[in-house]
Amino acid sequence: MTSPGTRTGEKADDLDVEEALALVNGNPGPPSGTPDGRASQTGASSHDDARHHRGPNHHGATHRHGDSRHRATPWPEARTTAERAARAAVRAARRAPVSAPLDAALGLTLAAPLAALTDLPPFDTSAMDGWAVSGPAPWSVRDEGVLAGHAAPAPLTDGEAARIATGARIPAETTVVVRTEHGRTDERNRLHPTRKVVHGQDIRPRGQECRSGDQLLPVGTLVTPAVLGLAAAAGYDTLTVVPRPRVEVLVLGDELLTAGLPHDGLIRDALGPMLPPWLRALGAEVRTVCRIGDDVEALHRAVAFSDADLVVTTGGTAAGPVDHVHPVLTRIGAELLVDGVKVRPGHPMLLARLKDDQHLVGLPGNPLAAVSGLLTLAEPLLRTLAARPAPEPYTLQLRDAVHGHPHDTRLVPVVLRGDRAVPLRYNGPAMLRGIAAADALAVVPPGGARPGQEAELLDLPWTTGGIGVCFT
Ligand SMILES: Nc1nc2c(c(=O)[nH]1)N[C@H]1C(S)=C(S)[C@@H](COP(=O)(O)OP(=O)(O)OC[C@H]3O[C@@H](n4cnc5c(N)ncnc54)[C@H](O)[C@@H]3O)O[C@H]1N2
Ligand code: MOO
Repeated sequence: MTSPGTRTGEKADDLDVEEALALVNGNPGPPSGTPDGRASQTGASSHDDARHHRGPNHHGATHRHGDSRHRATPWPEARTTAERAARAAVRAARRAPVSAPLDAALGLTLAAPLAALTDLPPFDTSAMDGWAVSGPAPWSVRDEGVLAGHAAPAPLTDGEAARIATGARIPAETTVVVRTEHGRTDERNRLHPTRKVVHGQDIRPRGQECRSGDQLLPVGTLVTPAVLGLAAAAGYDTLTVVPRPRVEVLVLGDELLTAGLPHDGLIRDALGPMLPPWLRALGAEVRTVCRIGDDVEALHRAVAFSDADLVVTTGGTAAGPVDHVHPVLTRIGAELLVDGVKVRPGHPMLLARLKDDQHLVGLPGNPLAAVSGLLTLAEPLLRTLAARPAPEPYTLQLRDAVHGHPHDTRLVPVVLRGDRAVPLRYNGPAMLRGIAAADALAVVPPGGARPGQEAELLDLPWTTGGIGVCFT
């Protein structure tokens, strides 16, 4: 049987935004396999290994560590798995599109085409400040001018001119608009052109840009500031959009301080402040950030009773005495879709399905490892739930050699200089100094990269979206 994410004769990855939206809208689109909404298997044996249910005997620390190396999913496949898991969740949940006021729609995806509600321009309008005139020159200038925002002016008669402002309605019988700088009036208040006059000049005819009902933008368009402007011009007060996936962040660790300087073995929580805006930039609505220390019961309650689309935990993914994420997932019967990824930093990251339409991403506690987990698992998942288009993959040459891991992919902070990516220092799993200065993360294949070698780059949302845009 074909699983939902893998369609016969077609790569599951080829599902596009429109199709994802069809799912959001409740239209299942082309036949998609199993009706139960379960996340698909990738077909790769390592992934098959990763998704088996962990029995209660498999969460002993020693045993788990031995296992997880074996089960670790290759980095590209982990991303695909996250995307497919989200597609299955969309199929299962059929989240209804919502109507959002324009000022709340930025960064969301259109769930209905944007069709013009009016002609644009809605009436014949002057493109310039000057005179509306009728017939051949000279013209006698009417006392009363025409300003923008006023009701229809009286029609012109042949040989008549009226002062007109840019954006004002064109009087009936106007043949051209003469710009202020292209006309002069004589002592009898007659207007003479100082340039050749071309019929229809500087008149924007009604419907020049669109007619009422014309499709301006398709389903799946990301709502940018320009889209908001167009929607307003076209008569919209609200937009029909895909709702943001709801996310809860659970920050684990008794050693974390929320203010002041580190002391007595305690350190500042770097992830509590970093993750919510980053998740928002990835399309999420962050409902809560909850610090629950190393209390396994509190973690169990928080995960078991969450109604978020995605629960993100930080820390507790490894095999230490207070690493509670695996045991809690086992206890609630979650299904591990990804249990460790062949990537550095961040290899203990995990993705679990809690319910058909609810997932958990476990980010490792080391801060750069958490960033790696965010971009590897949370980004494709949230992007798909939010029906955002996948970014076009791109590569740049690395200026310097990058030391590789023998078997795993590395994600290395880089700055972009001209057409090359410059790897940054301070890229250790516990360090944020490199990423805080970075434009992107370079994907360095197992074995490393030579100077001049092309590397895939993962943009950071603020370098492409602009800081004010991407966090709203
Ligand atoms: N025996 C092994 N130990 C570890 C392995 C391993 O393979 N075998 N993997 C290491 C790797 S790699 C990582 S990454 C970490 C992942 O650990 P956890 O996800 O269990 O995270 P914690 O143990 O809770 O914390 C690790 C580290 O990060 C600091 N931390 C945690 N939360 C925060 C936060 N919100 N802000 C700042 N720093 C945080 C925490 O204090 C620890 O220093 O496991 C390795 N161990
Ligand atoms: O995954 Mo860990 O990040 O190598 O420290």
